[in-house]
Amino acid sequence: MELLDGKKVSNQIKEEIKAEVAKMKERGEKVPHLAAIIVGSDGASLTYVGSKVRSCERVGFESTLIQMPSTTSEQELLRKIKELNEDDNIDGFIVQLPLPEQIDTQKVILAVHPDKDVDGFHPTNFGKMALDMSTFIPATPFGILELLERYKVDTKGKHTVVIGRSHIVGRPMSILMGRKGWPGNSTVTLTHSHTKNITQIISQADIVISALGVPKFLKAEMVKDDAVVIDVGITRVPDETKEKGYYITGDVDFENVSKKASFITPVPGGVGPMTIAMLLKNTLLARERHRSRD
Ligand SMILES: Nc1nc(=O)c2c([nH]1)NC[C@@H]1CN(c3ccc(C(=O)N[C@@H](CCC(=O)O)C(=O)O)cc3)C=[N+]21
Repeated sequence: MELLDGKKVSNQIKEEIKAEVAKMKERGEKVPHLAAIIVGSDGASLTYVGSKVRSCERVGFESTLIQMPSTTSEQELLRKIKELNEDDNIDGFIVQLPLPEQIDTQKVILAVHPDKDVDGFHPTNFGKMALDMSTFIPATPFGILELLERYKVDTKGKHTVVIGRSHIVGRPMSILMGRKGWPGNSTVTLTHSHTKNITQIISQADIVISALGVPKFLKAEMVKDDAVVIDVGITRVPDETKEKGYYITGDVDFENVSKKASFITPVPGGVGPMTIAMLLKNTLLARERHRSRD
């Protein structure tokens, strides 16, 4: 078994980005500027956004964190988005999900200008991704592709089973794994809550990508020998014996599945840190494109 070490690879990517930013500075160019909007004060969301901002500092990006109360109206949020769309100092921004229930997430995603949509959630960018056009690829799927590439995992002709059809992970992942090229050229099955015989389908997978959010859903008995296992699930389980009052667990029963897998991502330290690294990569790309438009 080889560990797909997202912590290590994400640090390498950050070092590469940092070197790129240093060159931009030497040339007297502006450095990338990422903004993040967070509505409300959900614990996990605050942690993620906090580590995005810290990562920006580490690579030499400018960053702006915009915190809005959980009572923010849809109109107020849309106004803020318009402001960021028009702010020439901001290269890219994200609106952290999930949003409070009074806000229509679809309207928010549509409001972000595609050129600044470093999450890659806007339909224009999602469509470009599906059509193999150059665009921002959503950070989590992008991070998974990057891991497969850096560890030289063969995906050609393999059966990839994706579990979960969310718009930010499962759906884009299923498209990306079936695209021409590498990583890609897989035969993809997208499974979800209405899939019949899901265990049978998973048992036929050469590559399993689980983005379900059910702790320890994937058991050793369910996977083929030497399968590649990607765990996207991150669940906080309350535990008073832990310093933070919780521990983090993935969709995969790592202890047992790792004995059978050829490659596997841990949680924490797998896909999560890669998501942040690829958001930075998209922001760097946003700056380069912004510069060429000026
Ligand atoms: N607009 C938007 N874009 C996102 O990309 C986005 C989002 N909303 N909402 C939530 C999800 C989730 N997400 C994670 C990022 C980093 C870790 C991460 O660094 N995880 C650490 C553990 C961190 C912890 O929970 O303490 C790890 O797996 O090792 C996890 C999850 C980005 N998301």
